[in-house]
Amino acid sequence: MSGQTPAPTTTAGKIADFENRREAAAHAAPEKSVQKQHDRGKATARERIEMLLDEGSFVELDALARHRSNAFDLPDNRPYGDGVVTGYGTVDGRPVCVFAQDFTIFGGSLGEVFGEKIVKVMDLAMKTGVPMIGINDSGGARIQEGVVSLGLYGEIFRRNVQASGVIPQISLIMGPCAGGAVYSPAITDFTVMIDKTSHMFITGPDVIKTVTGEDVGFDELGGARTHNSKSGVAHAMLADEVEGMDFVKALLGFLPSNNLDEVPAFDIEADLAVTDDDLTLDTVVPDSPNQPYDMHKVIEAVLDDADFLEIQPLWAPNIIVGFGRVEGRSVGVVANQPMQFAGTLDIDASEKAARFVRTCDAFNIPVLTFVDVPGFLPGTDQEWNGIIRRGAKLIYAYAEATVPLVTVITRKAYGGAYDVMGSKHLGADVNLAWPTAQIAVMGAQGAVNILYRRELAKAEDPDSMRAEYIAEYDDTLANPYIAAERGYIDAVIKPSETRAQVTRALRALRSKRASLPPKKHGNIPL
Ligand SMILES: CC(=O)SCCNC(=O)CCNC(=O)[C@H](O)C(C)(C)COP(=O)(O)OP(=O)(O)OC[C@H]1O[C@@H](n2cnc3c(N)ncnc32)[C@H](O)[C@@H]1OP(=O)(O)O
Repeated sequence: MSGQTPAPTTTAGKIADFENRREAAAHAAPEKSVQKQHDRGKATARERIEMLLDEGSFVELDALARHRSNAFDLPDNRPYGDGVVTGYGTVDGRPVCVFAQDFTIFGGSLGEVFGEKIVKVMDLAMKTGVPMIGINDSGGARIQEGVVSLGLYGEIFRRNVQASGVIPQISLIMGPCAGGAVYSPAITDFTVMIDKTSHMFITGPDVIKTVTGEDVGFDELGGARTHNSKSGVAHAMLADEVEGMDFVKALLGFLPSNNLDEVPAFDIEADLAVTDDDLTLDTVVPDSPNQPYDMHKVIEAVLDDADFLEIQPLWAPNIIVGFGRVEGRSVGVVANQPMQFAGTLDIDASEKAARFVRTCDAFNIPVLTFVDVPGFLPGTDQEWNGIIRRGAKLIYAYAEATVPLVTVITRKAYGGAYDVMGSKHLGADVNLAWPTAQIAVMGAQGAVNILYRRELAKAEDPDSMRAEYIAEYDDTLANPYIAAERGYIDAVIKPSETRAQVTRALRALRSKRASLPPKKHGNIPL
């Protein structure tokens, strides 16, 4: 009887029927939609999950779920999976949960069952304490399912908020992500976009044209470059989907699985003898205080293998944030960048660094701060857009952080910005300064012009008088020693000793325990 289809009521028949269904679920999308997806340089949901997870590790959930909507023509089209693939697997051997919206089915639009599947896998990630990775590629709320779709978005947002600070949440934007749908990625810890193929916006180009008359294309409005350089919505822009997945894998390598878990660590002991790379730091600060240098050189000299995963490199580049390792353990780095706006703090830089410090604190990753800051950026634009309340976020973030905080002042630490940038006064544990540090209310030039305005106006040779006063100011105030006398700086160190001293400090702080006074939650200025 071989070759005949087994009767449906027999065990063999039931298994054959199941296999047919499973096959149908794996190929639920019309071939032409898959082709269209590929033609746009986009992979399908399943291909993306394969790219992200360790080979063979993916376990799918709800592959046979189907919508139950009677609206419009939906009853005639009930593909298995309902347009989203969900489940769990591993990345570099560590468990994660994942969903991937499938644009090839209903344009990846979110209906009731689609939303329920995402909610279910998010709940699993929370229960098991593993990172949640969402791959977004969707036309938004499924129009035919109306308010039910909106309800499910709300359920997802609430879970994003409750999971915030408990498990890492990472959003990959790999196609459209429009309207209210953008707010799930916005609440997650990291949003990664792909150049040219991903878009995020609240209202699209057509609506904008109708309402404001502005002409703007998809890419200019909400493409990867826009959100990585102008809005600060995204944290990374990658050239293609493979690079996007590689970025997420690298990022996961720095993060614990949840807020109670150990941060991943390689068991190595650093050799603290001064190396040639360390010695390069002795010449990195130029003699002239107005001359910039690249703070990346300092960061890379201190991190293991000079390996630095920069976050938001294109937005607010006057501050640098990102992850690296010191002696095999994750650290979050925050650093002023003298090459951009002289390293001043502005609204964007404050918000970028504040968010990053809070991310590190939530996940028990020590923060290593490098300071070269001449102050806040002056201007009506800054004042009227709220540098006061928005700059305050960075103070708040440092002051509430209970993770180990190590700060190195390389050059300028002027005015209020000195306090902000991980100072002892906000709660930093170990504060170091190079001999080139100038910890003062302001730079010598500005100070002398204010303090000696009258004398300079009357002087026969104001330039030489100014030079004398500047030298006096530098000797008495613009150095690290006044702060060191008071213990605001724990040690003045040679630049070439930085790696060794930072390593020792972080070793000592591994057992740090600190907690905030009990409260419902703080009230960070927003
Ligand atoms: C809370 C919120 O999310 S509010 C936002 C609601 N969503 C929207 O306003 C966006 C609506 N969709 C669109 O504007 C477009 O589909 C885009 C820009 C996302 C993508 O455009 P294209 O790449 O040209 O794809 P296209 O429009 O052909 O969509 C592919 C399929 O998905 C369907 N689709 C797309 N979005 C939706 C949606 N929101 N609801 C239901 N079906 C949708 C399309 O009807 C189309 O179906 P078909 O293949 O059977 O014709």
